[in-house]
Amino acid sequence: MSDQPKIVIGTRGSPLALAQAHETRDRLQAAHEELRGEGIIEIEVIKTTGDMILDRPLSEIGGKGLFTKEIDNAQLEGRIDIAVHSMKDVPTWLPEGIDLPCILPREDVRDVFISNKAKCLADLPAGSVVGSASLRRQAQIKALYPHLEVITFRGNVQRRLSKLNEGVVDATLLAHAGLRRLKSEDVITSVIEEDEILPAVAQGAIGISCRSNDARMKKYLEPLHCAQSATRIEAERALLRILDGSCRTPIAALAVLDGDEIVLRGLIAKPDGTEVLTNEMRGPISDPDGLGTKAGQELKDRAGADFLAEATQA
Ligand SMILES: NCc1[nH]cc(CCC(=O)O)c1CC(=O)O
Repeated sequence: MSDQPKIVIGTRGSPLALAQAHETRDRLQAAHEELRGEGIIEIEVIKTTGDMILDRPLSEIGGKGLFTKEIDNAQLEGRIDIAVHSMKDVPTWLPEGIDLPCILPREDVRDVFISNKAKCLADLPAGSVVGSASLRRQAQIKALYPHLEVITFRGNVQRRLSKLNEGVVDATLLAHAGLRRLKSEDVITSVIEEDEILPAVAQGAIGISCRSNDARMKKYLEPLHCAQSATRIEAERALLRILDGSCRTPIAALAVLDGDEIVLRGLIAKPDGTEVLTNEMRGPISDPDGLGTKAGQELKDRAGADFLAEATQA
């Protein structure tokens, strides 16, 4: 028996969330010999509001934080020590008392196209139905392919694939990262390049949170942290923070590193895809927050209050 105190990892119960929690446990054990014993790291499943409501668009239920609030509370109350999050689903403002000291190396950021009817979005015949729950994907698809019909479509990967096979929709889009982590890449019809559909802020990134005062966990998480991934996500999240007045505005952003610079692309759209604004800015890797803030502000100024207000009502 070891006298090592346990570490409890909190996670949502979806297959993707569990895969990410297991990956985190494996990485902790690879980095720290003393965590390798049986039962030292436990995984605790927590049901969130977002997991319980499957029949409505997330934006209608109240948007951001739906997948994190119950987990944050478990963490603050000490029922779990760390929580593993898809950074895409984490609100830009963290609750008091919780830090996100660790970003794992980022997976592929792109969306993928899945269909039995065509090889890519461009090949779908007019009137085809594309199912997606994401306002970002919906707006970009409508903007590029106004002849397609886009419907709201939620549920975990397995559920979506069965709707596709039942013919409820002709095609759907998912994140490549999630499918890779689920080892379900065989369902992919084609990968969508980021210059066709710009990914969500922080797509493909996993973040690990702990209590702000938990020095022990911060020490354990240190070797798992990927500074490059964190810099990219910080720029994207700063852009989102500026534009996030409404969770109903389709927003996309992608930062890449180019030597000692960050190149940040941003996009906002009206939900019906009739207007899309994009920008691209560069800044030093030392200040991702400054770059994201500037880029977000530039989009916001260009859009004007009307654009963002209209987006809220659509
Ligand atoms: N919003 C749900 C969600 N949150 C994270 C992922 C996928 C993995 C990732 O982007 O890290 C998904 C599913 C999807 O969009 O296909």
